[in-house]
Amino acid sequence: MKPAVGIIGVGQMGGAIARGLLKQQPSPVKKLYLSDKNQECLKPFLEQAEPVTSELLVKEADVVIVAVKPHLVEEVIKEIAPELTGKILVSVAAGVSLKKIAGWGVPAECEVVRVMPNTPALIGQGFIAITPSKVDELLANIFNSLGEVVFLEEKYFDHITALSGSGPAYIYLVAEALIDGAVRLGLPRDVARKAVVQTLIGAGTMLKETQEHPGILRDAVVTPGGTTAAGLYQLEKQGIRGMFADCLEKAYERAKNLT
Ligand SMILES: NC(=O)C1=CN([C@@H]2O[C@H](COP(=O)(O)OP(=O)(O)OC[C@H]3O[C@@H](n4cnc5c(N)ncnc54)[C@H](O)[C@@H]3O)[C@@H](O)[C@H]2O)C=CC1
Ligand SMILES: O=C(O)[C@@H]1CCC=N1
Repeated sequence: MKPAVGIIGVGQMGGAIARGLLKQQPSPVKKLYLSDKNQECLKPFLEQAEPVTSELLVKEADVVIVAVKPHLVEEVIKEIAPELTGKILVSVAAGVSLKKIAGWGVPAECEVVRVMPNTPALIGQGFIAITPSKVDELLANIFNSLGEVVFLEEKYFDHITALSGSGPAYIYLVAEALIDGAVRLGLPRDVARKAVVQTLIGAGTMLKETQEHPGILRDAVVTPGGTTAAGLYQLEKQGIRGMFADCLEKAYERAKNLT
């Protein structure tokens, strides 16, 4: 039996989950309920999902996904907690621990899980970490339709938030920098964009399909004394590995101190 799913907070992430679920055929959910304080966020979904108040959503949904900003999660969960008996509560918020949520009046007969998705869930290409619970199979059925699912202990959630939760933003920045760099050399912008997008997709797909170490795949591109070696030398000299290590450390620390 497919579950009815409700999403409270249909912004960037809640909206991406909603779109991802609605795109999937056959649908992994019996019905999708959406609630947002900002009615504008619900407009794009009016034909395919039911916009409701959070109160009604919690009554109707088997799985309640809370996708509001981390500092608002407490207020939302305290409000819906009395109605959560027998339900599954999913929080996608960065930095909000299961221990904190347990202190907000959630009944013992409610299964609470954390999920860390990313925005490519919108097109079924997300990476979705889920804390293990009694409802792994049910949640895998829902979230598999949004991308690759891993079950991950909560102690790693700040790590995965910094890596894959935030990750699309790092990649978009790299893409923009490559496009702008190529335009600076004189390449038309539309060609530069196409080349960068397909190079990212190609390299990512090679990593996934070959299962090779990135260094092996990189070596295949690097002709001794050639162009790639000249380019990579600049990146290494300017500390690209350290930069990404620092980037992840800062994002991880931020996840720890977010609320
Ligand atoms: N944006 C991203 O790429 C990712 C975000 N997350 C998490 O998802 C959560 C949401 O983040 P975003 O979607 O980026 O924020 P957002 O600001 O785009 O969306 C939040 C939505 O919640 C609505 N909202 C606020 N209070 C509400 C209430 N009381 N009842 C109903 N709706 C309410 C807002 O109107 C807004 O549409 C955060 O906790 C964040 O940590 C997790 C992974 C990735
Ligand atoms: O930037 C943030 O805090 C959220 C969590 C992961 C992606 N966006």
